[in-house]
Amino acid sequence: MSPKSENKNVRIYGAGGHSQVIREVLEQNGYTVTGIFDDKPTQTHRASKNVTMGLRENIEKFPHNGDPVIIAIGKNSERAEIANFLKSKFEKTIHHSAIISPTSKVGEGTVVFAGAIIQPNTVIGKHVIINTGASVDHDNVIGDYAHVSPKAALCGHVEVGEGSHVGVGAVVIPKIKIGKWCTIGAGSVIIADVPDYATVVGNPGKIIKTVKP
Ligand SMILES: CC(=O)SCCNC(=O)CCNC(=O)[C@H](O)C(C)(C)COP(=O)(O)OP(=O)(O)OC[C@H]1O[C@@H](n2cnc3c(N)ncnc32)[C@H](O)[C@@H]1OP(=O)(O)O
Repeated sequence: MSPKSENKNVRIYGAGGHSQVIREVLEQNGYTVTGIFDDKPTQTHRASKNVTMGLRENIEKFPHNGDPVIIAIGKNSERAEIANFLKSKFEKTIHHSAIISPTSKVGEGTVVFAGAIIQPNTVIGKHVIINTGASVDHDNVIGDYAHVSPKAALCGHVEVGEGSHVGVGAVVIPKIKIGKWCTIGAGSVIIADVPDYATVVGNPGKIIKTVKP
């Protein structure tokens, strides 16, 4: 699948490390970045220079109309908060090396990075991150604001709830249901369903805490 799109403008909300990856994918796909916003630009990261204050606390002043936006914030809860604040249109972007089945769907605001694979009949929600080299197999359902980290592997018929973070290199066996706003630790092996808000680590994965926001 080629996501190439010519002569389109886009704005980015977020100006850190994740933002620079998104910017590269957008530019490779032929987009022009017309603005970068951040609530607290650090000015220390190179992606954090020459940005406009995001004004998340002043909804009236933000230029909601105009070019569509991609939210480039890695923290799932913050990405959700900004998505609810913005009245703008959202763009999605897919690296040219990602492989996405034509029978799968990718929601608005979602980013799919280099080398990721999304197999048939999978539904990816809004403002999701499918990170570098992640493998999301057939018949998965990935909720809004989730993040599947680099090299994580989700087998067939896996569900990942809204806002959940699957850590780098984690493995999830078939038909597992991960609840909402969960954290799956780096390298964990998930062989049982995970309840909402749980943090699970290890092989086999064990719950170490449950934090309801
Ligand atoms: C491009 C990018 O960078 S994408 C970013 C992707 N990011 C990630 O994948 C990060 C994933 N995060 C982790 O794995 C973290 O360790 C978390 C979120 C699971 C836990 O973090 P915290 O809540 O701060 O827990 P903390 O570090 O205090 O550890 C608690 C216990 O769990 C253990 N633990 C933490 N993470 C793991 C892990 N991944 N696997 C096994 N055990 C772990 C710790 O050793 C500790 O054990 P102890 O109590 O016996 O000493």
